[in-house]
Amino acid sequence: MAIRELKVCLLGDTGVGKSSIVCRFVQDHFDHNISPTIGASFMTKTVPCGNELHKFLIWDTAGQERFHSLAPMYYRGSAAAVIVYDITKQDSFVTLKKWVKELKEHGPDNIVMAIAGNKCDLADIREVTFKEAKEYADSIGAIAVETSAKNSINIEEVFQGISRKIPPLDPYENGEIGAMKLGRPSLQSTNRCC
Ligand SMILES: Nc1nc2c(ncn2[C@@H]2O[C@H](COP(=O)(O)OP(=O)(O)OP(=O)(O)O)[C@@H](O)[C@H]2O)c(=O)[nH]1
Repeated sequence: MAIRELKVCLLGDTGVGKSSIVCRFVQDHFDHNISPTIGASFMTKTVPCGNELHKFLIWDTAGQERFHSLAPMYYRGSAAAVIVYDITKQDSFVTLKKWVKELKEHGPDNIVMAIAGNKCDLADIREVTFKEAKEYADSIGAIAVETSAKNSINIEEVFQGISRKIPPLDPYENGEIGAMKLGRPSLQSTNRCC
């Protein structure tokens, strides 16, 4: 089974739950007292996707404004970005739109974008409706999911959604049809990983 390494970055306001989402996805753990990220942190997780294994190389960026200038290092070469907002904070949705704009202007072509409305366990104090987020996501061709890192809701689904949007490797390029590769004119690989 072919293993593909897919660089994924998480972007969004401070406190929206980026590290908590990564922690839940990779370690199935939630920490109420998690500290704000300094710079960025890195984790990996490998999941099956059809005939492939997707090894996510996950860069969790710091949301504090003073770290904003570091972000290009992490979204550069990324196959996907998970842009997170807090459903109880309209401001964090405004910040999300700024990240999308920056990715469109300076991010990799064809980067897969997933919009995660985190803290959906706090729906009784929500400020952003799912309808608003979904309409925005549709307008930019992104996946839209509401998540709760705390209650483990839709965390796997964010990454499964990304996996589904990553085009499969060219079977000629990854050796699955090696015998036919010999007589085949060269094709560009569709692999968009880092
Ligand atoms: N209720 C609830 N709280 C959450 C959830 N996810 C994270 N939190 C809390 O929100 C706070 C911030 O979480 P972090 O994961 O550190 O947020 P972050 O986006 O990584 O923040 P920065 O590192 O500063 O960018 C912490 O107190 C978490 O416990 C969630 O799904 N529900």
